[in-house]
Amino acid sequence: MENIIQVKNLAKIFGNQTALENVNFNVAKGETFGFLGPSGSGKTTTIKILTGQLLQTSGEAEVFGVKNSALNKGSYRKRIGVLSDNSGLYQRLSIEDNMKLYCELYDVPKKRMDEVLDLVNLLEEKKKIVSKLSKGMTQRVLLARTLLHEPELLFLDEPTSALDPANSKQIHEGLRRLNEKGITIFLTTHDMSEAETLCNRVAFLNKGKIQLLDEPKALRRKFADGTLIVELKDGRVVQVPGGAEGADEVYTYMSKNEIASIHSNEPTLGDIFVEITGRELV
Ligand SMILES: Nc1ncnc2c1ncn2[C@@H]1O[C@H](COP(=O)(O)OP(=O)(O)OP(=O)(O)O)[C@@H](O)[C@H]1O
Repeated sequence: MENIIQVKNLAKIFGNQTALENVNFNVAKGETFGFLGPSGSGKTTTIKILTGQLLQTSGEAEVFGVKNSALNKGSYRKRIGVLSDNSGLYQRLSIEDNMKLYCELYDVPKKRMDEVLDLVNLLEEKKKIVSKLSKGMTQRVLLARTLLHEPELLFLDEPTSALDPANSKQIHEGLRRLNEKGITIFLTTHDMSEAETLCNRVAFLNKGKIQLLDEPKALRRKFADGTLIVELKDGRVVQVPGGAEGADEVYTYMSKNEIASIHSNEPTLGDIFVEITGRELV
């Protein structure tokens, strides 16, 4: 699988503050890669380095096989979209008029506007004035703007951090559709359920270092305690040991046709993060 991002021994030091230390990872083409960590762990610094806005102190970062220091050339910039929290939308204009302005700025045909508004479910709302939009809608306009020039690689810095669950869900649906179209997504978040629903792989970042990197499912299995959760038809939930020890108990429930569901007792990504780092993801 072709790697779109390759990072080797990356470090960033601001004055006497180490923001990133010995960071290593690759992101494959078409992957949604989650970079998870609490505030101050180095997520935004990583995005800035990978998009050529900031240079590392040491180590290597390549995007599309090109060193990050060379990414400012127009041909590479066009292949990248970055969604961060600096809005840049004209508050008194409609969604449509904002998008038209950006079409001109990016030299993109105006018909592309309707395609991206449709992708984020805003086509019907395009006459609305930006200052009257909810936070979730504004975030979707920003995502649409990021997509105008058809980037192959998207960097999303906490795309749903200020949103309620319903609005987050709409953004998630939009991101899934983008990923189905083959767009590679690098996503930072401190929302573990977001990572779990969207990401093929996640890296846990703590104090500038990657502590774990794997598929969410593999991490949950790895950290499972080996017990089983049996949900019974009468609503009771019992935890039984795995292996031969629990087999008799499970057999008893089964023979009486009492079992509604049975699954391994796996921790959430949030539980694993706390176990590994000793801190919550806030
Ligand atoms: N320009 C800068 N000058 C000095 N220190 C900085 C600078 N930018 C970031 N830092 C420091 O580097 C560390 C990592 O910051 P960064 O913004 O990458 O974290 P983050 O994980 O994105 O946090 P958040 O979730 O709050 O956005 C922090 O300790 C921060 O104070």
